[in-house]
Amino acid sequence: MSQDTIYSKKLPTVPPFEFNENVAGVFNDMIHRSVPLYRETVRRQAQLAARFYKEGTAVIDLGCSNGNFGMRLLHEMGKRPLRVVAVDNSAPMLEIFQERLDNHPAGDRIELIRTNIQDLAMEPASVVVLNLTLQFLPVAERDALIARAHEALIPGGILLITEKVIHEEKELTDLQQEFYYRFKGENGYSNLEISQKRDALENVLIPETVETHTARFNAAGFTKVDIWQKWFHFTSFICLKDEKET
Ligand SMILES: Nc1ncnc2c1ncn2[C@@H]1O[C@H](C[S@+](CC[C@H]([NH3+])C(=O)[O-])CC(=O)[O-])[C@@H](O)[C@H]1O
Ligand SMILES: O=C(O)C(=O)Cc1ccccc1
Repeated sequence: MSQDTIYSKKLPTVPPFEFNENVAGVFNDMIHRSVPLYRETVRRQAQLAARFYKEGTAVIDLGCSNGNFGMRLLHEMGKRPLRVVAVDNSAPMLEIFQERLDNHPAGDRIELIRTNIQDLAMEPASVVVLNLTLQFLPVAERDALIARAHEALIPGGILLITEKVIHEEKELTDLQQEFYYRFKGENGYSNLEISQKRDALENVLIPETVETHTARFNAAGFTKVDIWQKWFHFTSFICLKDEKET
């Protein structure tokens, strides 16, 4: 996979960030250098998915990109039966995912669907994954999506969600940002790359606070919610649908 140099030269104007062919071509390099604990996040989510998966239901991966979670889940499940529905609206991302599946002996266990996740009719699921994707949806559409994920889950099922969050206290958001940009610098991004990417993501990636997310999970019906991993901005939640619910 090629190196992410998308923002390395000074651009006359920085266009809004999109998941186009250029981004898809360097996605693994970009995500590993831009998201702290990314490998750990995906690996642990795949283990959680394997732990909670029930035969006869689906794992639904919303915003699957090039398939890192799906490929890891195939590995975790081994010979156990599995059905995954993986959804993204970026054709170049799904092309790369499909190629990976075509080269895997159990690749037909994952069905790729190209659509907006807001338009997906969700089948009964024991696991819904929403990794670094809710943050790209218009804020007004987020409640409905989480409510539909809750509806699709069987009792005892889980929603796994990772988001870039901000803090209610500006001072602590500033600290998150300072250490995040330090992390990017340590991973070889220049100050120009960091600042042009920040401009590209303005009004595209809209982070919310832990409190806002938690209130939304509760409103959707999730009463059991935990943060199982947090690194400054980057927060991974597990939301458990109560066994007693229908
Ligand atoms: N409305 C939408 N409908 C469908 N897809 C969308 C939409 N909005 C954005 N996407 C898709 O959501 C993905 C977000 S990346 C997820 C990483 C992955 N989960 C991972 O764990 O590797 C996050 C990141 O790169 O920071 C992209 O592939 C978009 O095309
Ligand atoms: O928030 C940022 O500054 C990022 O770079 C996160 C990110 C990572 C990969 C694709 C889009 C955004």
